[in-house]
Amino acid sequence: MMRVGFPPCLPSHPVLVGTMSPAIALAFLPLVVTLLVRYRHYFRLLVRMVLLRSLRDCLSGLRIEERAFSYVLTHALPGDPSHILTTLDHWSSHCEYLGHMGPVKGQILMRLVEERAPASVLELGTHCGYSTLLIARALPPEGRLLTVEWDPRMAVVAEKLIRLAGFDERTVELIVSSSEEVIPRLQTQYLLNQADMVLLAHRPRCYLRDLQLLEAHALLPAGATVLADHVLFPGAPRFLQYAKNCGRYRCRLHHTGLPDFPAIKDGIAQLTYTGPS
Ligand SMILES: C[S@@+](CC[C@H](N)C(=O)[O-])C[C@H]1O[C@@H](n2cnc3c(N)ncnc32)[C@H](O)[C@@H]1O
Repeated sequence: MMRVGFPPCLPSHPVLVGTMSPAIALAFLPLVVTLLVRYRHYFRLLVRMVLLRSLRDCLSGLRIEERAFSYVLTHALPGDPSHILTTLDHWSSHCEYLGHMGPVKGQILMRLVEERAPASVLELGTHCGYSTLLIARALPPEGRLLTVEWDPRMAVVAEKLIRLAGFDERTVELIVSSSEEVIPRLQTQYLLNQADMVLLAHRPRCYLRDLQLLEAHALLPAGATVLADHVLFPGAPRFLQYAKNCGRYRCRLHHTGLPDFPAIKDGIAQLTYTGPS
């Protein structure tokens, strides 16, 4: 004889389950509310930087950097890097969050470039060219900037932005490659003997590897300045630990927040290379 019963995976007491779920949910409510309040800035960042961006990418068939460049083309003054930078800042604050360096960190970067007056600068991680314009604008006469971007589609936008701002290839050269491939070829292929200043802005988790590559290829003269963005958010703990403990750098941290999210703490590390120990 066949016995009919509940399959083991189905609840045998549906009424009990129906009354338990809201009770459990209610018990978790204070925790969920606390988390939402505490991490609200991170949720907003996630929504603006990931969810809304992906939706707009799908709808427009363009990337955010390409949409930003279209806006710059129609709203900024060609040949005026400052106006192009403020146009990008405005677009990022009022239209779509670009995730660029932004004006507060930008001020720190520009001040350091003006103070150090480096003859040669290497930037890793061009993105759409925002920090590239900041550096190029503050370079001394005859100064040279090499900027490296591994994403070819991003590099097309950056190249157009750099040229729109009025910088020629002698002043700003964009290299489309990954940092780890290009660093060993800088001296031979790009005739960059040494870099007086380096901006690490590509991937915090690659900072340590690339700093050690620069050291290994003798690309840093004594006194060179190495700047590293996003060392606190998302963070580069191994890089910071190495810079502080290896005995070859004097370190300083500039505390800032993210553009439009000042409550999310971040920082730019400033290292001064004291030479091989
Ligand atoms: C956070 S964005 C840089 C921000 C930018 N400098 C600005 O103007 O604010 C990082 C960029 O680095 C690029 N990138 C990441 N890893 C890289 C690597 N190993 N070599 C070269 N570019 C890299 C990414 O494609 C991205 O465009």
